[in-house]
Amino acid sequence: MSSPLKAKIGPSILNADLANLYTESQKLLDNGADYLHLDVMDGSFVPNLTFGHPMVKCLRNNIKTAFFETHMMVSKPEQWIAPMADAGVNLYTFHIEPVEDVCKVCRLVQEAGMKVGLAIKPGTKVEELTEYMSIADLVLVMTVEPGFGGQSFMADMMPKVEWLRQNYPNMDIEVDGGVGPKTIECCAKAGANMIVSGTAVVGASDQRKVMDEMRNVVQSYLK
Ligand SMILES: O=C(CO)[C@@H](O)[C@H](O)COP(=O)(O)O
Ligand SMILES: [Fe+2]
Repeated sequence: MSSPLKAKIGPSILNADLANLYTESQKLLDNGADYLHLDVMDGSFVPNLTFGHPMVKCLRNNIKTAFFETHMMVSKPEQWIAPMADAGVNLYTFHIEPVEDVCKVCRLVQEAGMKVGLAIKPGTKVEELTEYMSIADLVLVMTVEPGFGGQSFMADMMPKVEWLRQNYPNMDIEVDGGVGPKTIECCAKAGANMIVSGTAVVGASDQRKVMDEMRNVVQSYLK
């Protein structure tokens, strides 16, 4: 039987011109982005600050149908569930590291009408996700230290992706950080099917070509 999973490319707009967020986002969607990956940072969980639900809501008011993922790099993910649901977020991905009761937060996210993603930093063991796999809709393996776009891809995170794919063949597995045409094969081979890519896509002269190329590589590894 063929895999029920789909290869999807979700550009991160972190390094885009945020003064023109709508135009930049619409351009990515027009060029074939499967979803938008919105990096929310609180200056506490990570040493950087981006934007929150008011901006996501404004974007949603202008972009009605695209699938929005918020990557919540925040110390208190439970605090932003209701406002992000209200802002029209589809997938709420949060880091397990600062959270005491991960299952409870997952439940609250799903009760608010969003899908839930669980993210781990490079220093977190992948086995720590095990007890939450039955409740999660997606898992995100960070391939850079969260906080900034444009960093170098950490190939030594691939064993985590391999382990997840072997044990959870039908789970959506996302990678994020330093992913582009040069590193996509490595991610695809390990078993990732949801690909976040910032600098490599946003800065490309032909965004469609870059996203098509990466999607094709990922699709070729999905059995
Ligand atoms: O979450 C993060 C960084 O913390 C990412 O989403 C990056 O912002 C992706 O950008 P590139 O590494 O692809 O430039
Ligand atoms: Fe991200």
